[in-house]
Amino acid sequence: MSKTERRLIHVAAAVILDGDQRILLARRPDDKHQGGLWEFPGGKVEAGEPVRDALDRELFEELGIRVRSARPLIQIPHHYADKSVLLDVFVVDRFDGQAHGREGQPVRWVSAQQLSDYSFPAANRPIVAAAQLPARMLITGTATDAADYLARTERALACGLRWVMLRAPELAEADFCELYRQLLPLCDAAGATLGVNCDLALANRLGAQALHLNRHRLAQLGTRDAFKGEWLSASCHDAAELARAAELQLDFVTLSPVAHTDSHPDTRPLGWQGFADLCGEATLPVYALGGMGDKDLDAAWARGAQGVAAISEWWGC
Ligand SMILES: Nc1nc2c([nH]c(=O)n2[C@H]2C[C@H](O)[C@@H](COP(=O)(O)OP(=O)(O)OP(=O)(O)O)O2)c(=O)[nH]1
Ligand SMILES: [Mg+2]
Repeated sequence: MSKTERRLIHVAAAVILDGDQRILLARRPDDKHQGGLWEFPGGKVEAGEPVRDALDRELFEELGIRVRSARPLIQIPHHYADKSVLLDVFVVDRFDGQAHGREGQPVRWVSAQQLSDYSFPAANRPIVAAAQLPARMLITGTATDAADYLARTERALACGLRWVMLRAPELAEADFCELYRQLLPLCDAAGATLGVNCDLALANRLGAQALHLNRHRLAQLGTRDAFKGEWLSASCHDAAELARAAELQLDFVTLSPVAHTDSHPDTRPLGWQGFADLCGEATLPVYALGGMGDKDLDAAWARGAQGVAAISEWWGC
């Protein structure tokens, strides 16, 4: 039997958050599969058991906590040499009890940033990215001048946005660079990440932390190492582009258009069903894009999305 034909072992796991947005990690016992590595607590779903029940049961058995609120984060199928798993990961943001290693396993609360310092099983790469990424992503729209760009970005940061993707194809390169330099301290002060949507060479020259590729730049990219920053993502519209993004080990993608949007009036929307079908096959965090806003977050999560990305919703808020 080939690896991909093997039965997937369904596993429920949790990114558990405390009031300070720290995340709970546990260390797998040395004698277990993937032993000695750190994990998001959880375990195998039993035959006939709903996955949410399995999550609640495992977190009580392993940590002694009772889940009060959970939402889907990401689903990752992964084929190890010796077994295949489907990691069904939830965010648990409210629970009762004091989490402790009931099976003698070391546990630790860490910040989202500190996750990068820990060794996880190979399947966890996109899960770690999902745990570090926000649910809402702002893509900048048009503005009358630099001052207007700054004012609109400041308002979005005040609305709680923590990821700003600077997209300004109408600007000359020198103006784009100047705007990036002016936006950076604003975003830093708010603890937000500032990314750019531009060509690779320019992003590297700017020392950008995050680069978002359009479909043409995704098609041209040879290797993700060509980008010197930390986060590399792309705009996808179909299964082939999603596969390409996964192959290049990008950190996340946007998938669009989900709904009708004035910025692309002639493109046929995927609809939620089309989005869910494509997202279900993806092995990296996916943002729903196109006519999206805060009101769509629950619908996006229910269909496997990381969250929503938008211009209009927060560019005038
Ligand atoms: N819980 C968890 N499992 C993970 C992660 N990453 C990863 O590859 N796995 C794999 C390791 C295991 O093959 C499987 C989870 O099984 P498990 O050993 O936790 O199962 P369990 O809690 O039911 O334990 P047991 O009854 O089999 O002893 O998923 C992760 O982040 N969390
Ligand atoms: Mg377990």
